[in-house]
Amino acid sequence: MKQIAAQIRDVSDFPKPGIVFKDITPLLRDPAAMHQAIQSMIAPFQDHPITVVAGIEARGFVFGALVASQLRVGFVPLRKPGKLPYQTQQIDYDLEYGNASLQIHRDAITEKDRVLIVDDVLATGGTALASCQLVETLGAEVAGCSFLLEISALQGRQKLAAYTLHSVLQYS
Ligand SMILES: O=P(O)(O)OC[C@H]1O[C@H](OP(=O)(O)OP(=O)(O)O)[C@H](O)[C@@H]1O
Ligand SMILES: Nc1ncnc2[nH]cnc12
Repeated sequence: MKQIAAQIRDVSDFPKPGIVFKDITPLLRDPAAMHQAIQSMIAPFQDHPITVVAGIEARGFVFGALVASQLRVGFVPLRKPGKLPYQTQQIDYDLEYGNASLQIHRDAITEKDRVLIVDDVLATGGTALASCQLVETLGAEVAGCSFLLEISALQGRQKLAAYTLHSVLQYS
């Protein structure tokens, strides 16, 4: 864990004053630490019957695609509006520093799927909750959510009490 944590840096006042941004780009540059990070993200879900991973734009794409590859399942992108070309389903939600929307292709997931939601950061939990609800509107079951890191003080975990959550690193 120390090797992973050493590659995440705090950047103050980004993207707005008062926010301490957890910058994961040094971790992406370190293959050994990334390997550890992905193994740690999938560890509790190894024996779950997951059929697909859904990753949240943009940083969740990097972690989600690697998690999907390790679990030998497919990957579905949850994207910001206007990026997906086919028929989409949309959900609107609040962020730590603003508000946002996510879209999914309507045919990307079916009611037979058990979905693992993957992202880099769990902060207020708004993004992850919206992602779970978006997947559920297509009839699928959320098997769990896996994050690289959790900012515990923002209490995202409470918002997601109905779901199985895992984070590799916890920050106050
Ligand atoms: O728990 P929450 O308060 O909802 O915040 C967590 C979300 O915020 C960040 O994404 P951001 O919207 O900054 O997008 P990015 O990955 O494109 O930088 C992060 O990657 C999560 O998706
Ligand atoms: N403080 C933070 N650092 C990085 N990503 C975030 N997403 C929401 N809050 C964040």
